[in-house]
Amino acid sequence: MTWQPDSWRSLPIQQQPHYDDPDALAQVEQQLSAFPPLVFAQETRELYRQLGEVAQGRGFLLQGGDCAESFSEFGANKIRDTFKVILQMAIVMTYAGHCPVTKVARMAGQYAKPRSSDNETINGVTLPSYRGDIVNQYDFTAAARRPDPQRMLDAYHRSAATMNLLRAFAQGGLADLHQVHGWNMAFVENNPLKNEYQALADRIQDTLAFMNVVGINSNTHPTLHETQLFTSHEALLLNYEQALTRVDTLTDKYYNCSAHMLWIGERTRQLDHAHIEFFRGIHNPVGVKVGPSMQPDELIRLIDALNPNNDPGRLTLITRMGVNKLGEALPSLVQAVQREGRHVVWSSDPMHGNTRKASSGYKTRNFDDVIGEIREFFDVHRAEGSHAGGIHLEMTGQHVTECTGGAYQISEDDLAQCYRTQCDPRLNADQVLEMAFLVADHLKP
Ligand SMILES: O=C[C@H](O)[C@H](O)COP(=O)(O)O
Ligand SMILES: C=C(OP(=O)(O)O)C(=O)O
Ligand SMILES: [Mn+2]
Repeated sequence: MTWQPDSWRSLPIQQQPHYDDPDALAQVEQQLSAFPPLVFAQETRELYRQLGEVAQGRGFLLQGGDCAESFSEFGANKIRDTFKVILQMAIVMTYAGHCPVTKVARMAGQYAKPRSSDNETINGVTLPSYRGDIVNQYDFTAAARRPDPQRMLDAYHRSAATMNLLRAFAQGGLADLHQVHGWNMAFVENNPLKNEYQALADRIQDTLAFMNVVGINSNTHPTLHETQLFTSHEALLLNYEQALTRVDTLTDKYYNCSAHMLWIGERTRQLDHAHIEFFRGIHNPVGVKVGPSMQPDELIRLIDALNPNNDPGRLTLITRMGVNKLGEALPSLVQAVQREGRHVVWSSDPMHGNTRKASSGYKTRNFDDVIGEIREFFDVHRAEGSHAGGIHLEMTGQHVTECTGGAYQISEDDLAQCYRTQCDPRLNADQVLEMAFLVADHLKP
């Protein structure tokens, strides 16, 4: 089948909303197709290059952000806090791993959600499930849950404003290496497990002091004053993604300009369905979630479909198996990829296989399960002689109480204090920094 931006439309597709007014939908798609791209293809190629290095064992990918960005919580502080914490993690990981860390935010477009069930029933009332703010509203009323195509325009504008602020933060001084390290020192100082993290923070401190003495600081080296942060989201709602897909005039190739990197979720990666078809024609680096049911031969066929030229950097496999399943499911997949000589980035999403319901009814994840899956991931790759290339987290820079555990020992009873997510539970600022310090041990060359 010849690929076109709309060739996915003739194939089966999962997890899409049902819009009751096709004309209104078409009109929105038309409008979006005329809007400026949110990213420039050249930037996307730089991310591709960096991921190529990761695939070949010379870098690490740090990807994270909300499960679902929210219109109602949209604002500068929230964007700033997540930006800061990603940078804080990256310094620790760069130092520990002696390798560059490519930073990719789940931000500026992470608005569409696949759901386990099409409907939700509360007190005998059944309504369509919430599918992310780009589709419908979280409130449990019939009007709010009706999919409204106009929300795609809202999502575009919010993504553009988020992108704008991220670029300003990255270039405008907020990312200064010394400042980011200062935040880490404050994190360690206040942490109940201070003794465990102090030594690493002190070593980074000494290195920065030494660099300063020999004349390497943000005044003499302006690059220490800036950073590069790429954007990503699950490209689930293909009407939106197609409308943002454009021919790059420098290369004459199609790029999805809604974000630098896009991924396909675990629920929509069927080989003969629409999402694989759409992804095969865009030239961005792409990811696919890989759950515990994936079989080695299926994985190779998926790689054939998405990366037929075996280009390092094109494809990131994001495993999300669960702490109790990864040890059994991952080795044969890694072995198949090695046997076939395929270049991929292996990244670990330790969140989606470890979701459970707390006795209070909240969806939660336990910090020890999350760190446990990451450790297993590193162990399997070490045993197979393969590069554990990245982590993919649901996280926020804010002080929410959605995941249990961590140094502050959030309990199931604490969850109600500040449970703000509209979909899955996120690690909070302290939990996620603790994770960076713990992962650091595994990154040592
Ligand atoms: O983010 C991932 C999925 O959308 C989420 O895990 C689905 O959650 P559900 O099981 O509540 O539908
Ligand atoms: C939907 C998600 O994950 P998965 O497809 O792995 O369930 C997600 O990353 O929010
Ligand atoms: Mn999620």
